Amino acid sequence: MNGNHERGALQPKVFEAEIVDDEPVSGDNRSVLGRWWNAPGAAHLRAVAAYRFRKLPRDFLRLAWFVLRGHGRWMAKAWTWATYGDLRSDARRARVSGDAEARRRAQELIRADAKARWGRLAIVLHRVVVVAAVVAPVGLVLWCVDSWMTRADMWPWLAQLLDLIGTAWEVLKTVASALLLIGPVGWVVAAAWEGRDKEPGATWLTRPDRDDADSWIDERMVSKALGHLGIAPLNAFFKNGGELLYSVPARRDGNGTFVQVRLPLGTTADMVADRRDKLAANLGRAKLETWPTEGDEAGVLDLWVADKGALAGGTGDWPLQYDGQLDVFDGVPFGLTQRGMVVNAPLIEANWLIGGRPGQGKSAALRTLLLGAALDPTAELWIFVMGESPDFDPFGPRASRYRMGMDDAVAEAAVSALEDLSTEMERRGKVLGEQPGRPPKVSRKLADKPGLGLHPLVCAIDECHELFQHPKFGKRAAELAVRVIKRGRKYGIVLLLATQSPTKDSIPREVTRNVSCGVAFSVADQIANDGLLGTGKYRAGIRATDLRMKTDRGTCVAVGVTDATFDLIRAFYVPFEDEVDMVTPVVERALAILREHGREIENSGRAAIQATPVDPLTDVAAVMHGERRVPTRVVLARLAEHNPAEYERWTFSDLKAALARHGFGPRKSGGVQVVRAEDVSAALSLRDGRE
Ligand SMILES: Nc1ncnc2c1ncn2[C@@H]1O[C@H](COP(=O)(O)OP(=O)(O)OP(=O)(O)O)[C@@H](O)[C@H]1O
Repeated sequence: MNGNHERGALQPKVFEAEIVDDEPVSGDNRSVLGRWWNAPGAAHLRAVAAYRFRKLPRDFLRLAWFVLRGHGRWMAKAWTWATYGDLRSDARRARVSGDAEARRRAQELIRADAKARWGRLAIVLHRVVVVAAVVAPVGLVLWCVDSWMTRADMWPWLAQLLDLIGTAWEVLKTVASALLLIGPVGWVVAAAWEGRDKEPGATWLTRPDRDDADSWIDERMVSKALGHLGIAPLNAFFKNGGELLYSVPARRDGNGTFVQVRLPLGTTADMVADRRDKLAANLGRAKLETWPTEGDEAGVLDLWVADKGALAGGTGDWPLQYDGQLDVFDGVPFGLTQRGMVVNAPLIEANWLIGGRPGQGKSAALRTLLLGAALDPTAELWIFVMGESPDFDPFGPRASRYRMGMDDAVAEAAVSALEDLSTEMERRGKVLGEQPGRPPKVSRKLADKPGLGLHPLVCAIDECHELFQHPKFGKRAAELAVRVIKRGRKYGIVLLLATQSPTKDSIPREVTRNVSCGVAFSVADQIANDGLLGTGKYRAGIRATDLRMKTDRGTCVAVGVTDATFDLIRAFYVPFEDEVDMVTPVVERALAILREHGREIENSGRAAIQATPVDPLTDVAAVMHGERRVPTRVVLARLAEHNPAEYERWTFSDLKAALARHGFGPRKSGGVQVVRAEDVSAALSLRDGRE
């Protein structure tokens, strides 16, 4: 049935084509006309022409109204110009607001403007008089000569000059008569242009470069859309003839339009954000294309509206997919903002928490960040996947530590990695302190010095909630992660966390509070939203709850990644699925770059032990602070402060054993155990002598 039906529908077309083909190709007018008449676009053209014809009287009236209104506007402008209307209104406003200084300035400006205007007029008049005074007598003499003498009797040059003047006069007359004909037409066109509708729909004529000419956003549209949200104070404001104040008028911002509005009394930005659906519908946009958020104050609305369909396209390839290496200090290309700009995501001095519902692109985003890090030959990678997932397998050869799985051994390895990061932080702190000028943080220059071990260290934990909720290791992991996040920043140590479950039970509060970059793919509720992006973000309209599962896969709301309050980012995707693996080639390239630079894969665990082995004797000497006798209790406290990772858990017996290795021990003095400075220095000189 269906097949027959489809065939039937096609028949007329086939028939037409046959007839046309059978016509002799002889330039027969009727056949050409017929062909044109039946051409696919012609029907549409005919319909448009007929429609415009029907609308002709209305269009004519409208045009007449434009001309009339144009004159009105000109008159208003002329009046404003002549009476300094704009400056006077400034002065009036200043008087109303009691700003005496502004009022004085405006009045001075009026006076200065008036003076300048009369001055200009005087100059023009003066020039006219001077020109007339020169030209008029010469003209009069020439006219008299031309009237009394024949050209043949004149000097030839005078006759030529008079001919020339005659020709110029004729040309002037012709041009003037043409202008008299064209002038009024031009005048009417200009008046119609001036009086044109400045509402959207007509103004597209002035902005032909815009793709979305039929749907662009301006203040009037925004006001209209806001006036139809059903917010009582806003409605009352508009009903009383109020006009919204646009602190930033509609302006092009990336692939969309941005406006900033001061809302009237009784209305806050979050009231508007709560009605985002309606606002989007009123503006003729999809919800995801409409972003009302709180500005600097609760009563200031920042509204960004994407061009129609601008967010639908893909991001294209990851910029480093096929070529190039990277400096993590410059950031990693992560995605495209709603404004269509590439986001260079910060890694150094940053920590990331990436979350969202399953299958929305968390692991892919984490992979992109790690791929970027891998392409920096100085960066060291540690990767822990707290679940059975091959998502990060390709990184195996490039990562110094890579563990994946559900079992306790992986959790234990992750905790011990966090312990090591904590120790490494202390070591790096010490190394930094020993550098000339005691730099406050690791710089590219310091990271490049091979002996120091201050290179970037990026540790990623996927499905981190599994670790933080682990019955045995969870508490310690949380403690350590918070420490690394708070203090690793300065030392080039970066923690990247990804999770499906960003609640307060699964991710420690201190982690969510302290990470600098929060990324939320589609999330289910306000709790998850604020868990990833920060408290109060949902209320402020920054909502990943509006991202749709599947449809908006790969799109996330990010806070802290750029300087903007938030960004809607379409993350780059480096495919890693059943049959396509574009991650491995990048990792292989990263390994080749390492070889090219003659570097090995860094391992800070080893470096820590090799670079600066802990030396208790030197440390004890350091904490004596030049005193002759220091109680062991004080020595232990100072040691713990000096290097907490090493000495925090030391007891009296640890200290005693360490000193015994150098042939001395604590002594009793005044009833307490003390360490004597002379014993320490004797042991040091003995050891140094032996060395
Ligand atoms: N940026 C992106 N652009 C396009 N598609 C993407 C993007 N990120 C992920 N995807 C698609 O989504 C799928 C799931 O991605 P991914 O494994 O990163 O999700 P996830 O959030 O980590 O899931 P899970 O929580 O189950 O680990 C990918 O296989 C890919 O097809």
